[in-house]
Amino acid sequence: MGNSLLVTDNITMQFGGLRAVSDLALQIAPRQIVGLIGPNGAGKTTAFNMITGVYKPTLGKISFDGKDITGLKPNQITELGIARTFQNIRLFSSMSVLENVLLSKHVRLKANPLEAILGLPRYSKARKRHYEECMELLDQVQLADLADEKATSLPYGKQRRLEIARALATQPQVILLDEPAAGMNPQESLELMEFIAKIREQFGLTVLMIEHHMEVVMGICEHIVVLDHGVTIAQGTPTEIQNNQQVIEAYLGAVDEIA
Ligand SMILES: Nc1ncnc2c1ncn2[C@@H]1O[C@H](COP(=O)(O)OP(=O)(O)OP(=O)(O)O)[C@@H](O)[C@H]1O
Repeated sequence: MGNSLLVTDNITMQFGGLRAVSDLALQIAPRQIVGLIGPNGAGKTTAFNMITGVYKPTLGKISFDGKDITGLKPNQITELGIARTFQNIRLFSSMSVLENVLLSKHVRLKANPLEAILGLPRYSKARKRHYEECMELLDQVQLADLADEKATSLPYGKQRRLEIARALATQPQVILLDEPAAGMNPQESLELMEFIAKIREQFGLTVLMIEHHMEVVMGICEHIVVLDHGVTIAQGTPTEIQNNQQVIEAYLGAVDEIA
């Protein structure tokens, strides 16, 4: 636990009579890629919602970089360095690719409102720097040539990449990806895996991802956590998970589905 960047210390989320997540204990090391899997309704998104401050856990504690972040607001958690993407792409449809990234980057714009209203030089300078940083980010994720295109006119795979770029614009240490390969064909999934591996290196990121595509999870995650009805039924390496009888029975159904 000493070397962990993100720790959930037995977090539980109770919705009325439903215990959506029970005693989830994650210990994620810096730069690790961890997969959170399980059947529909297992509690994966609820876990993300607790980590990102959408819900306060009913029980348990969340620490990030040694600090207790339990119960902080989503914007405070983003500012501390945890970003996320969503299951359904949430881009601003009327805005360009660049504008979508600029909007996320705003979290890091250090200027007081008066400077902004008056358009004082310090604010203009900060805005210019932000513009340059966003263009550089788009270049790093190979979307720079599409900067002025309408975000929603991009092919699906690139919209997903833009979503990740928006999360990266907040300069996170940890990124939570909610089903990044949803709706992708095998070729797009492969490219996504390469992309995630690349940004982990480039940005020194720690990644926690929910994913149903087993080839993506098994191909990229170093550690996998399996939830079923809110309960953690297994944790381990891809090989350990693939060979875990309880996982096979509860979730995967048949061994050849994950081969
Ligand atoms: N705000 C809420 N109020 C009440 N119940 C909720 C709420 N959010 C989630 N749930 C319930 O908690 C359980 C876990 O849901 P959750 O969305 O976390 O599962 P999941 O593993 O992400 O599923 P999926 O793979 O389908 O996205 C479900 O039974 C869901 O209906």
